[in-house]
Amino acid sequence: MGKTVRESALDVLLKIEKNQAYSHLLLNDTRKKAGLDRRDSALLTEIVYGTIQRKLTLDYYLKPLIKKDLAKLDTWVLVLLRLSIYQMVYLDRVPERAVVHEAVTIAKSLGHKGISGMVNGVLRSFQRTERPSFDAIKDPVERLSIQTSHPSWLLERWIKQYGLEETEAMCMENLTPAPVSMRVNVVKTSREALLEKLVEEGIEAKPAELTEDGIIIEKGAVFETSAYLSGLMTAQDESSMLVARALAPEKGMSVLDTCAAPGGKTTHLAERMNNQGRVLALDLHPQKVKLIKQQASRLELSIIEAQALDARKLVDHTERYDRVLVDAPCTGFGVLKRKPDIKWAKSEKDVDQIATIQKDILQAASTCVSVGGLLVYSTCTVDKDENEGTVQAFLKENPEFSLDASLKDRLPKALDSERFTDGMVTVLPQDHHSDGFFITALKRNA
Ligand SMILES: C[S@@+](CC[C@H](N)C(=O)[O-])C[C@H]1O[C@@H](n2cnc3c(N)ncnc32)[C@H](O)[C@@H]1O
Repeated sequence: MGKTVRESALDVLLKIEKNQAYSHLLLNDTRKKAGLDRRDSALLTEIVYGTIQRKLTLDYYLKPLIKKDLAKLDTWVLVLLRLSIYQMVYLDRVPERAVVHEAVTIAKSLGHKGISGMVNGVLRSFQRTERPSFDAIKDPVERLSIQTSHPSWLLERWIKQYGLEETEAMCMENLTPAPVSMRVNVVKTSREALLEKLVEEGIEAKPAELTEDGIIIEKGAVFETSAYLSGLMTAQDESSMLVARALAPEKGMSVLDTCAAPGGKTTHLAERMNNQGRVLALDLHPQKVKLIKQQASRLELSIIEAQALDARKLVDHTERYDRVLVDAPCTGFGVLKRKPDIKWAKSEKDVDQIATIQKDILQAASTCVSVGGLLVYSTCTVDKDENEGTVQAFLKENPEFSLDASLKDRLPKALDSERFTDGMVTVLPQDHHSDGFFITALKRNA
């Protein structure tokens, strides 16, 4: 017999806890192996992501119920307790009795009798007793950290960079579900025609507010529709959709996308060029280059050529391009809503390391920009060292580039003017419920 949803959730969470493996890859693998149907797959995803997302809050609830230090518990016992409490607090549709029963059954099959008794006792006490209040935590950073489950070091960085109010709003927003947004393939259809087709296929969808090519899916299995399978759309967050507009590629231009996999922005660029011109898409990892090719083929975008290359080697590349995009590898602190494991996997050291790589990629990519051409640097992080810091360091070394203040005219009016500084813009997750994102446009003048 295959594993139950909760057994599978425990397996995935333990692997993430021990190996810092990526949750979405593990989840895909587990879903397939356990043969879960759509409903159970959704429950598995919810339990896994929810337990990761709320880790510090769950531990705060557990602490008064456990005699020893939480860190001294066997990891599997702690994770089993966390995922059970997560369901009891946040999932209305699962009866608490069933949660306790299943946790005890799992504990029996994995441990000795004493442990299943302890799990039973802790969960039953949790049902009976009032949850501890966050007001009892005096230190405001610690309170925000536990209430919204973000590591304190990250909050301290954000508070320094954005102030307490924005940080609180960002943390609260990170706990809300991420919208399912799709980008219309304008080479093949229009937003209106696609919306009509989706209604015919039983999908509830509406136009996105921020981006003109965007659609928000409200209900339905959109990836199984013939509209999706025939290449009329691509899954993409609305903030990501702003990047192609910032780069403003035109029909017939030559475009270089230096960090391109899985091809979300590459394909958007080709769509905006009406599939006329040339887009060279690079990525460090050959296995990821395949994903770019698959997307280009599904969307029938023939102008995309994909290759594996370390963008830092572009200094040796002789060709020049009208438009160059560096959608850089980053910590991903803007997408915690979708990938909560990032909060626990990354450290301050990672910010410094990744900022060095970003600077090197940006420097090498800049050598490929034609005079008069545009270079866009974007990330899905909100950390100012990776964003403004990287761009300012680049500008200091490269006086032939300047910030392109007309970036603002190319982006939707709905973006708050306060989020712009010259040719740079930051979208925070709380602004439009889309990913936290940073975009800069740089012009090569000589
Ligand atoms: C933010 S993701 C790109 C997302 C992509 N632009 C999209 O919209 O689908 C960053 C990518 O950079 C790639 N990467 C990391 N280091 C690189 C390097 N030195 N040269 C080229 N690509 C690199 C990673 O493999 C990853 O696919």
